[in-house]
Amino acid sequence: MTTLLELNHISTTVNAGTPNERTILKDLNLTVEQGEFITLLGTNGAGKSTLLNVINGSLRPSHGQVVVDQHPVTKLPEAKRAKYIAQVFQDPKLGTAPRMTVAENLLLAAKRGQRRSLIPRRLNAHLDEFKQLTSQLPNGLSDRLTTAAGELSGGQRQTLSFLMATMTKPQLLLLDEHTAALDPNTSHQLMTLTDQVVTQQELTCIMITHQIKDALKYGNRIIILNQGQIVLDVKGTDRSDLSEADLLQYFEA
Ligand SMILES: Nc1ncnc2c1ncn2[C@@H]1O[C@H](COP(=O)(O)OP(=O)(O)OP(=O)(O)O)[C@@H](O)[C@H]1O
Repeated sequence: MTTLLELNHISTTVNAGTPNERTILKDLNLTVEQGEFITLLGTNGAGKSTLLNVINGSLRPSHGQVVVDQHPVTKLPEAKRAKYIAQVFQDPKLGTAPRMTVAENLLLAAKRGQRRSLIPRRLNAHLDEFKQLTSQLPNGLSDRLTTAAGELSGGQRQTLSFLMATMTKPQLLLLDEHTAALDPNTSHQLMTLTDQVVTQQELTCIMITHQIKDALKYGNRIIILNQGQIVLDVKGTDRSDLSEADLLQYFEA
């Protein structure tokens, strides 16, 4: 087993020194091995998104260290961590450029880290490849390659965000309730696609969900966060033995 992510003694305090000072994550430690697909549960306000923000670099922890693939990244800004980490958010509007077409968005994602001036000339060369890439996907995305991303339905746009996040095989994929804003059918389709991609490409993934059924059905490790601390962390046979009732106990008042 190779360790991909280490969080060592992470604490995050917001509004420090004011009457609204509040510690969200409290001396949190977590080690994630390569290929783990973690489903992350917890009540509203438990600190799940804050945890992903500390990992993706949009929030600097007050204490502690973040290590990705043996690189200490605690002080590395979000843009530089994009080399290792991709994220899909709950809001379909995040993660895609609304005025660019689907194909242009895909090209941007495919060329992550390269000079943007190279992009327009090469777009046509990639159209067939993008058609093929999207042909198996739900929501008819392959017929919308020349449509501006801002004109897509929420489900199409979220499928595009997911594809953009995964097409260059990130070392770590973060999913923050990425199917929560979609209708039940579209949400199920994107969840099925997520499971296929993460499993087949053996991606390391942390997925926040409020759906206990999904937390049990997908992934190979379950973590529950409560008031900024990990209160359950199970994998292997212990995880297989868990029932919905076992997990629900953590949500009782
Ligand atoms: N920058 C901030 N300033 C002040 N409070 C914050 C900040 N960021 C988060 N919080 C608070 O910290 C707590 C944890 O927020 P977070 O979004 O991480 O929770 P969550 O577990 O993702 O919740 P949800 O399930 O509702 O999305 C919440 O009470 C939130 O209001």
